[in-house]
Amino acid sequence: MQTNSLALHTDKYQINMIYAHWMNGTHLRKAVFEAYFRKLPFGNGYAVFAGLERIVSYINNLHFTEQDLAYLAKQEENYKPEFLDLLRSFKFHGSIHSMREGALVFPNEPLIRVEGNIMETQLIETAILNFMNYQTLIATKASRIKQVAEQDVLLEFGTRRAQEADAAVWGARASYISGFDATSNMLAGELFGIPTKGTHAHSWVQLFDNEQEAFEMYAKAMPDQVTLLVDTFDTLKSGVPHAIQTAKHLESIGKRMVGIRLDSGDLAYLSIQARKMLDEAGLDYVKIVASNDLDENTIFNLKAQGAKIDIWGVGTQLITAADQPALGGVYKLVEREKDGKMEPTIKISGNPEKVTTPGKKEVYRIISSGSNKAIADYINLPHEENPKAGGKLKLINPLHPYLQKTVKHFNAVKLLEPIFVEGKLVYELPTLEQIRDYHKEQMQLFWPEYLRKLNPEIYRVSLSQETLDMKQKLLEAYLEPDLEE
Ligand SMILES: Nc1ncnc2c1ncn2[C@@H]1O[C@H](COP(=O)(O)OP(=O)(O)OP(=O)(O)O)[C@@H](O)[C@H]1O
Ligand SMILES: O=P(O)(O)OC[C@H]1O[C@H](OP(=O)(O)OP(=O)(O)O)[C@H](O)[C@@H]1O
Ligand SMILES: O=C(O)c1cccnc1
Repeated sequence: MQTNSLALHTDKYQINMIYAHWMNGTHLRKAVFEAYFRKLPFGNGYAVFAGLERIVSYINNLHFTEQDLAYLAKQEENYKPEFLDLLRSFKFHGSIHSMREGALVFPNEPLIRVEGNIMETQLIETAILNFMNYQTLIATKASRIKQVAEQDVLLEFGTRRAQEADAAVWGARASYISGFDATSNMLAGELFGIPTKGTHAHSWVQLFDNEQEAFEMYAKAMPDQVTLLVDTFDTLKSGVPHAIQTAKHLESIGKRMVGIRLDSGDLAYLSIQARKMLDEAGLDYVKIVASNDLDENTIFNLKAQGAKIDIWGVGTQLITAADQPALGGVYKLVEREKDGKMEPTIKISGNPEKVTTPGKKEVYRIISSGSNKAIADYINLPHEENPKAGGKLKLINPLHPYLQKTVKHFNAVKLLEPIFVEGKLVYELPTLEQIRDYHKEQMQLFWPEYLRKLNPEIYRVSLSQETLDMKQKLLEAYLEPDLEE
């Protein structure tokens, strides 16, 4: 069964709720939802927002095909044919605001805001979270790896171990946003223009009777792009000497070998020895590539051990976000229409961190005018005055409001950009290179203490006094009946 439609890429409960609203006559009431996460992944100090491009294409193409409708007609919920007729002409007519891809983002701030009727805002929850959660997770993991690799070249090698095709392709793109230099995935290269790189596998060597012959044949086929995998039999006794011989042969025809790849054993020791052997043979230009279950911790350790590795191939640990395979982003209702008017709504929980912040909100990045570094993110309600450059701003910790700080001399940058306005795409999608550059700028906006990989400082996300007051008021309104018992 083939399908290009993503309208049913949603949870059944969304369709059930939409149906029940339709039966009730409430499906066209207005609603505002916000997507955010509560906890940063990997113990990191920030996340890298990604997924918007996929969301835009999903919204643009969102419609129910006859195949989708026929499938819905078969459900045991017995959706009425008139409901299916309504879905037949469905289009997203709502508005979406979002962070830009590549932005550094933090817990409990809206990353995406969706406004529209209940039907359209509810339907898209699942897909939006699916795209945002995965791509943001991988971009964040990639950013941690980029921080330790610094100026070394990073290659994304994960496709074979990724959770299926979409994860491989969009994961490659997310990694590129955060500073990876290339991917091995050719489809990601074709779709997004990401540079592609490849060496060869052990099978190439095993298919020949001897390693030297394997290397020579490979070099003959593509003399300008030769990187040889040297660990099939014995890295230092056979692989590196054979690679040196091939490099010498290439020199004799005026070519330079690109590199060798180490894929097993003690990568620190082997890279140091291999570097020595290459240098002694006059091949200081030949790069050393390493792979084998690498992540930010192994790379950090290998560098601390003085490993002579120029290029890191990173697969499984990155593409599966192995140490934390999900970002727990949520999509919560913050305003609803009642009697023709919008009103804030709250979700209460015994866990204070899970109580939602009611009302449609804006997010500002407060940047010190002296240092040009970010001080905090500030959340307020759209009708409130924008934080003004030159003014004073009180930053209140939302969970512990007695923790406050007043800042002066700052600039405030509004972070949520209009993407769709009443169904119309108003956002010009940036190129992937522009997204990468924006991400680089974002990294420079933060002091290193927020960026470090281990035990980073917690960046402040503050609520305006009015937002806090409204939250308190709604909390009290809901809690009052219990108090009277
Ligand atoms: N010097 C080192 N310091 C820290 N970690 C290392 C060092 N050298 C290699 N590693 C890492 O240790 C792990 C080694 O895994 P493993 O024992 O499976 O590899 P191997 O001995 O090369 O065997 P295989 O051939 O099955 O890959 C990998 O994650 C690798 O990146
Ligand atoms: O280790 P990762 O970070 O996941 O990087 C990708 C791995 O995929 C390949 O191994 P594989 O054993 O699949 O194939 P090979 O025969 O080419 O080594 C490659 O040699 C890397 O080790
Ligand atoms: O090109 C490579 O060396 C490569 C590609 C994918 C996975 N492992 C290695």
